[in-house]
Amino acid sequence: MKKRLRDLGEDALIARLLRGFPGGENLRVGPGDDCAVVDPGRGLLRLLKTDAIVEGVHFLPDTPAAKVGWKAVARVLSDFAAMGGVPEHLLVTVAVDPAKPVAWMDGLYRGIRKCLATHGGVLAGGETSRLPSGAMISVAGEGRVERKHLILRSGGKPGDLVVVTGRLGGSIRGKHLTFTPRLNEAAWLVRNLRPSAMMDLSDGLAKDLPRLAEASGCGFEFGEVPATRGCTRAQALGDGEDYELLFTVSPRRWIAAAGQWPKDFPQLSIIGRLCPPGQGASLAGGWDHFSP
Ligand SMILES: Nc1ncnc2c1ncn2[C@@H]1O[C@H](COP(=O)(O)OP(=O)(O)O)[C@@H](O)[C@H]1O
Ligand SMILES: Cc1ncc(C[n+]2csc(CCOP(=O)(O)OP(=O)(O)O)c2C)c(N)n1
Ligand SMILES: [Mg+2]
Repeated sequence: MKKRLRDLGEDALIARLLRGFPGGENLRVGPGDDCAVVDPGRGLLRLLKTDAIVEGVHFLPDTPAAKVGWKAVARVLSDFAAMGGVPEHLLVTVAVDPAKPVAWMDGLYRGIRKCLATHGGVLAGGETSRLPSGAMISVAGEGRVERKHLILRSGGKPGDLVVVTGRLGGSIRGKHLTFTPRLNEAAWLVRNLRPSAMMDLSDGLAKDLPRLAEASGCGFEFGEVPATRGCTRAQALGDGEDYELLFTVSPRRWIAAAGQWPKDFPQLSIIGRLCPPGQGASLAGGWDHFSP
Protein backbone atom coordinates (compact mmCIF):
# COMPACT_ATOMS: atom_id res chain seq x y z
CA MET A 1 0.00 0.00 0.00
CA LYS A 2 1.09 3.55 -0.73
CA LYS A 3 2.62 5.27 2.29
CA ARG A 4 0.60 8.33 3.30
CA LEU A 5 1.64 11.48 5.16
CA ARG A 6 -0.39 10.35 8.18
CA ASP A 7 1.67 7.15 8.33
CA LEU A 8 4.80 9.27 8.80
CA GLY A 9 3.80 11.87 11.38
CA GLU A 10 4.68 15.58 11.33
CA ASP A 11 8.21 15.56 12.78
CA ALA A 12 9.37 12.68 10.56
CA LEU A 13 7.80 14.35 7.53
CA ILE A 14 9.57 17.67 8.15
CA ALA A 15 12.90 15.91 8.83
CA ARG A 16 12.52 14.03 5.54
CA LEU A 17 11.70 17.21 3.59
CA LEU A 18 14.71 19.05 4.99
CA ARG A 19 17.32 16.52 3.87
CA GLY A 20 19.91 17.88 1.48
CA PHE A 21 19.54 21.62 2.04
CA PRO A 22 22.89 23.27 2.71
CA GLY A 23 23.01 25.96 5.41
CA GLY A 24 23.70 29.50 4.24
CA GLU A 25 26.82 31.35 5.32
CA ASN A 26 24.90 33.70 7.60
CA LEU A 27 22.29 31.22 8.79
CA ARG A 28 23.15 30.65 12.44
CA VAL A 29 20.06 28.58 13.32
CA GLY A 30 18.13 26.78 10.55
CA PRO A 31 14.98 24.65 10.79
CA GLY A 32 14.28 23.14 14.20
CA ASP A 33 13.88 26.11 16.53
CA ASP A 34 10.98 28.54 17.05
CA CYS A 35 12.60 31.01 14.64
CA ALA A 36 15.49 30.87 12.22
CA VAL A 37 18.41 33.10 13.22
CA VAL A 38 20.46 35.04 10.68
CA ASP A 39 23.74 36.63 11.75
CA PRO A 40 24.49 39.69 9.64
CA GLY A 41 28.05 39.67 11.01
CA ARG A 42 27.71 42.52 13.47
CA GLY A 43 25.04 44.16 15.55
CA LEU A 44 21.71 42.55 16.32
CA LEU A 45 20.77 39.07 15.14
CA ARG A 46 17.80 38.74 12.76
CA LEU A 47 14.93 36.37 13.52
CA LEU A 48 12.73 34.85 10.79
CA LYS A 49 9.45 33.05 11.31
CA THR A 50 6.44 31.89 9.32
CA ASP A 51 3.30 30.27 10.72
CA ALA A 52 -0.08 29.54 9.17
CA ILE A 53 -3.59 28.91 10.45
CA VAL A 54 -6.19 26.98 8.51
CA GLU A 55 -10.00 26.97 8.75
CA GLY A 56 -11.17 23.67 10.19
CA VAL A 57 -7.76 23.04 11.79
CA HIS A 58 -6.93 26.15 13.86
CA PHE A 59 -10.30 27.94 13.82
CA LEU A 60 -13.86 27.25 12.67
CA PRO A 61 -15.99 28.89 9.95
CA ASP A 62 -18.01 30.70 12.64
CA THR A 63 -15.03 31.86 14.73
CA PRO A 64 -15.20 35.69 14.91
CA ALA A 65 -12.85 36.93 12.19
CA ALA A 66 -11.12 39.47 14.47
CA LYS A 67 -10.09 36.62 16.76
CA VAL A 68 -8.73 34.70 13.77
CA GLY A 69 -6.62 37.73 12.83
CA TRP A 70 -5.38 38.14 16.40
CA LYS A 71 -4.42 34.48 16.60
CA ALA A 72 -2.61 34.46 13.24
CA VAL A 73 -0.32 37.29 14.37
CA ALA A 74 0.00 36.37 18.05
CA ARG A 75 1.31 32.89 17.15
CA VAL A 76 4.23 34.45 15.30
CA LEU A 77 4.92 36.98 18.07
CA SER A 78 4.96 34.09 20.54
CA ASP A 79 7.78 32.51 18.52
CA PHE A 80 9.81 35.73 18.60
CA ALA A 81 9.31 35.80 22.38
CA ALA A 82 10.53 32.19 22.59
CA MET A 83 13.89 33.26 21.09
CA GLY A 84 14.25 36.20 23.51
CA GLY A 85 13.53 38.65 20.70
CA VAL A 86 11.00 41.19 19.47
CA PRO A 87 8.99 41.41 16.23
CA GLU A 88 9.71 44.02 13.57
CA HIS A 89 8.06 43.51 10.15
CA LEU A 90 5.29 41.12 9.16
CA LEU A 91 3.87 39.86 5.86
CA VAL A 92 0.33 38.47 5.83
CA THR A 93 -0.85 35.98 3.19
CA VAL A 94 -4.56 35.24 2.98
CA ALA A 95 -6.10 32.54 0.80
CA VAL A 96 -9.86 32.69 1.07
CA ASP A 97 -13.11 31.41 -0.43
CA PRO A 98 -14.58 34.20 -2.62
CA ALA A 99 -17.98 33.49 -1.05
CA LYS A 100 -16.82 34.80 2.36
CA PRO A 101 -18.44 38.10 3.37
CA VAL A 102 -16.30 41.20 2.91
CA ALA A 103 -17.05 41.90 6.57
CA TRP A 104 -15.14 38.71 7.43
CA MET A 105 -11.97 40.09 5.83
CA ASP A 106 -12.52 43.46 7.51
CA GLY A 107 -12.80 41.65 10.83
CA LEU A 108 -9.67 39.60 10.14
CA TYR A 109 -7.64 42.76 9.57
CA ARG A 110 -9.16 44.45 12.63
CA GLY A 111 -7.75 41.58 14.68
CA ILE A 112 -4.39 41.79 12.94
CA ARG A 113 -4.22 45.56 13.57
CA LYS A 114 -5.17 45.15 17.22
CA CYS A 115 -2.52 42.51 17.88
CA LEU A 116 0.22 44.57 16.22
CA ALA A 117 -0.87 47.75 18.01
CA THR A 118 -0.86 45.93 21.36
CA HIS A 119 2.38 43.97 21.04
CA GLY A 120 4.50 45.68 18.40
CA GLY A 121 5.43 44.82 14.84
CA VAL A 122 4.62 46.56 11.57
CA LEU A 123 2.59 45.18 8.67
CA ALA A 124 4.97 45.36 5.70
CA GLY A 125 2.92 43.61 3.01
CA GLY A 126 1.45 40.27 2.06
CA GLU A 127 -0.35 38.32 -0.61
CA THR A 128 -3.96 37.41 -1.40
CA SER A 129 -5.36 34.43 -3.28
CA ARG A 130 -8.66 32.66 -3.72
CA LEU A 131 -9.13 29.27 -2.10
CA PRO A 132 -11.77 26.73 -3.21
CA SER A 133 -13.22 26.72 0.30
CA GLY A 134 -12.50 28.04 3.76
CA ALA A 135 -9.55 30.28 4.58
CA MET A 136 -5.86 30.09 5.40
CA ILE A 137 -3.83 32.89 6.93
CA SER A 138 -0.06 32.73 6.88
CA VAL A 139 2.02 35.29 8.75
CA ALA A 140 5.73 35.61 8.12
CA GLY A 141 7.89 38.00 10.05
CA GLU A 142 11.31 39.24 10.89
CA GLY A 143 12.44 40.38 14.28
CA ARG A 144 15.60 41.12 16.20
CA VAL A 145 17.40 39.84 19.23
CA GLU A 146 20.55 40.99 21.00
CA ARG A 147 23.31 38.40 20.76
CA LYS A 148 23.49 38.04 24.52
CA HIS A 149 19.73 37.52 24.77
CA LEU A 150 19.29 34.80 22.12
CA ILE A 151 17.91 31.60 23.64
CA LEU A 152 17.72 28.38 21.63
CA ARG A 153 15.97 25.10 22.40
CA SER A 154 19.39 23.46 22.48
CA GLY A 155 21.08 25.19 25.43
CA GLY A 156 19.70 23.10 28.33
CA LYS A 157 22.08 21.11 30.58
CA PRO A 158 21.48 18.12 32.87
CA GLY A 159 20.42 19.47 36.26
CA ASP A 160 18.68 22.57 34.85
CA LEU A 161 15.19 23.20 36.18
CA VAL A 162 12.29 22.95 33.70
CA VAL A 163 9.88 25.86 34.18
CA VAL A 164 6.64 26.93 32.53
CA THR A 165 4.68 30.20 32.56
CA GLY A 166 0.94 30.26 33.24
CA ARG A 167 -1.41 27.29 33.28
CA LEU A 168 -1.81 24.59 30.67
CA GLY A 169 -4.75 22.84 29.01
CA GLY A 170 -8.25 23.71 27.83
CA SER A 171 -7.20 26.38 25.35
CA ILE A 172 -9.93 25.28 22.91
CA ARG A 173 -12.44 26.92 25.29
CA GLY A 174 -11.14 30.27 24.06
CA LYS A 175 -7.54 30.98 24.98
CA HIS A 176 -6.23 29.67 21.65
CA LEU A 177 -7.86 32.70 20.01
CA THR A 178 -7.20 35.42 22.57
CA PHE A 179 -3.87 34.55 24.20
CA THR A 180 -1.21 37.11 25.05
CA PRO A 181 2.13 36.34 23.38
CA ARG A 182 4.64 36.28 26.24
CA LEU A 183 6.91 39.02 24.88
CA ASN A 184 7.10 40.97 28.15
CA GLU A 185 7.81 37.85 30.16
CA ALA A 186 10.50 36.72 27.71
CA ALA A 187 12.15 40.16 27.83
CA TRP A 188 12.28 39.90 31.63
CA LEU A 189 13.59 36.34 31.52
CA VAL A 190 16.50 37.06 29.16
CA ARG A 191 17.58 40.02 31.29
CA ASN A 192 17.11 38.49 34.73
CA LEU A 193 16.85 34.70 34.83
CA ARG A 194 18.87 33.99 31.66
CA PRO A 195 17.21 30.67 30.68
CA SER A 196 19.51 28.07 29.14
CA ALA A 197 16.86 26.94 26.64
CA MET A 198 13.38 28.17 25.74
CA MET A 199 10.46 27.51 23.37
CA ASP A 200 6.77 28.33 23.21
CA LEU A 201 4.18 25.64 23.86
CA SER A 202 1.99 25.11 20.80
CA ASP A 203 1.66 21.34 20.45
CA GLY A 204 1.22 20.52 24.15
CA LEU A 205 3.83 19.87 26.84
CA ALA A 206 3.71 16.16 25.96
CA LYS A 207 5.07 16.96 22.49
CA ASP A 208 7.14 20.05 23.22
CA LEU A 209 9.05 19.10 26.40
CA PRO A 210 10.63 16.04 24.71
CA ARG A 211 11.52 18.30 21.74
CA LEU A 212 13.31 20.79 23.99
CA ALA A 213 15.10 18.04 25.92
CA GLU A 214 16.18 16.31 22.73
CA ALA A 215 17.42 19.55 21.16
CA SER A 216 19.49 20.07 24.34
CA GLY A 217 20.86 16.51 24.19
CA CYS A 218 19.20 15.70 27.53
CA GLY A 219 16.54 13.52 29.08
CA PHE A 220 13.92 14.98 31.42
CA GLU A 221 12.10 14.22 34.64
CA PHE A 222 8.84 15.92 35.42
CA GLY A 223 6.15 15.99 38.09
CA GLU A 224 3.25 18.33 38.81
CA VAL A 225 1.96 20.48 35.96
CA PRO A 226 -0.04 23.71 36.51
CA ALA A 227 -3.39 22.85 34.89
CA THR A 228 -6.00 25.40 33.86
CA ARG A 229 -8.97 25.41 36.26
CA GLY A 230 -11.27 22.50 35.34
CA CYS A 231 -8.62 20.67 33.31
CA THR A 232 -7.18 17.26 34.05
CA ARG A 233 -3.46 16.53 34.01
CA ALA A 234 -3.94 14.71 30.69
CA GLN A 235 -5.51 17.83 29.18
CA ALA A 236 -2.72 20.04 30.53
CA LEU A 237 -0.17 17.76 28.88
CA GLY A 238 -1.91 17.09 25.60
CA ASP A 239 -4.42 19.77 24.58
CA GLY A 240 -1.85 22.15 23.07
CA GLU A 241 -2.09 25.78 21.97
CA ASP A 242 -1.14 27.03 25.43
CA TYR A 243 1.26 29.62 23.95
CA GLU A 244 3.09 29.74 27.25
CA LEU A 245 6.89 29.73 27.57
CA LEU A 246 8.70 26.52 28.46
CA PHE A 247 12.28 27.12 29.57
CA THR A 248 15.18 25.64 31.47
CA VAL A 249 17.39 27.46 33.94
CA SER A 250 20.28 26.53 36.20
CA PRO A 251 19.24 26.14 39.87
CA ARG A 252 21.83 28.82 40.76
CA ARG A 253 20.22 31.47 38.53
CA TRP A 254 16.75 30.41 39.67
CA ILE A 255 17.68 30.99 43.30
CA ALA A 256 19.29 34.33 42.47
CA ALA A 257 16.48 35.87 40.42
CA ALA A 258 13.15 33.99 40.41
CA GLY A 259 11.98 35.89 43.50
CA GLN A 260 11.90 39.11 41.49
CA TRP A 261 9.46 37.74 38.86
CA PRO A 262 6.92 40.60 38.52
CA LYS A 263 3.69 40.10 40.43
CA ASP A 264 1.51 41.01 37.42
CA PHE A 265 3.06 38.29 35.22
CA PRO A 266 1.46 34.83 34.94
CA GLN A 267 2.67 32.32 37.52
CA LEU A 268 5.98 30.49 37.08
CA SER A 269 6.02 26.78 37.93
CA ILE A 270 8.95 24.41 38.16
CA ILE A 271 7.67 21.23 36.53
CA GLY A 272 10.81 19.13 36.28
CA ARG A 273 14.50 18.86 35.60
CA LEU A 274 16.76 17.97 32.68
CA CYS A 275 18.89 14.86 33.15
CA PRO A 276 21.53 13.01 31.15
CA PRO A 277 20.36 11.59 27.80
CA GLY A 278 18.77 8.15 27.93
CA GLN A 279 17.58 8.70 31.51
CA GLY A 280 14.38 10.11 32.98
CA ALA A 281 10.78 10.00 31.81
CA SER A 282 9.09 9.82 28.44
CA LEU A 283 5.91 11.47 27.24
CA ALA A 284 3.47 10.62 24.47
CA GLY A 285 0.60 12.63 23.00
CA GLY A 286 0.16 16.25 22.06
CA TRP A 287 -0.74 17.64 18.65
CA ASP A 288 0.54 16.17 15.39
CA HIS A 289 -0.85 17.48 12.08
CA PHE A 290 -0.09 14.10 10.51
CA SER A 291 -0.83 11.88 13.41
CA PRO A 292 -0.12 8.26 12.48
N1 LIG B 1 7.52 22.79 5.27
C1 LIG B 1 8.63 23.16 5.94
N2 LIG B 1 9.77 23.45 5.28
C2 LIG B 1 10.87 23.82 5.97
N3 LIG B 1 10.94 23.92 7.30
C3 LIG B 1 9.85 23.63 8.01
C4 LIG B 1 8.63 23.24 7.37
N4 LIG B 1 7.70 23.03 8.31
C5 LIG B 1 8.29 23.27 9.50
N5 LIG B 1 9.59 23.63 9.32
C6 LIG B 1 10.55 23.93 10.38
O1 LIG B 1 10.47 22.91 11.34
C7 LIG B 1 10.48 23.42 12.66
C8 LIG B 1 9.23 22.97 13.41
O2 LIG B 1 8.09 23.57 12.85
P1 LIG B 1 6.85 23.96 13.76
O3 LIG B 1 6.45 22.77 14.56
O4 LIG B 1 5.82 24.59 12.89
O5 LIG B 1 7.51 25.03 14.73
P2 LIG B 1 6.75 26.00 15.72
O6 LIG B 1 6.00 25.13 16.69
O7 LIG B 1 7.84 26.78 16.38
O8 LIG B 1 5.85 26.85 14.87
C9 LIG B 1 10.63 24.92 12.54
O9 LIG B 1 11.95 25.29 12.81
C10 LIG B 1 10.23 25.21 11.11
O10 LIG B 1 10.99 26.27 10.56
C1 LIG C 1 -11.10 23.78 14.92
C2 LIG C 1 -9.94 23.46 15.83
N1 LIG C 1 -9.57 22.19 16.03
C3 LIG C 1 -8.50 21.90 16.80
C4 LIG C 1 -7.81 22.89 17.41
C5 LIG C 1 -6.63 22.56 18.27
N2 LIG C 1 -5.34 22.70 17.56
C6 LIG C 1 -5.25 23.05 16.28
S1 LIG C 1 -3.66 23.20 15.75
C7 LIG C 1 -3.07 22.77 17.27
C8 LIG C 1 -1.60 22.66 17.57
C9 LIG C 1 -0.79 23.87 17.23
O1 LIG C 1 -0.81 24.15 15.86
P1 LIG C 1 0.48 24.08 14.94
O2 LIG C 1 0.08 24.49 13.59
O3 LIG C 1 1.13 22.72 15.09
O4 LIG C 1 1.38 25.17 15.63
P2 LIG C 1 2.96 25.33 15.58
O5 LIG C 1 3.53 24.13 16.30
O6 LIG C 1 3.33 25.36 14.14
O7 LIG C 1 3.23 26.62 16.28
C10 LIG C 1 -4.12 22.51 18.16
C11 LIG C 1 -3.96 22.09 19.57
C12 LIG C 1 -8.22 24.22 17.17
N3 LIG C 1 -7.58 25.27 17.71
N4 LIG C 1 -9.29 24.48 16.39
MG1 LIG D 1 4.44 26.19 12.80
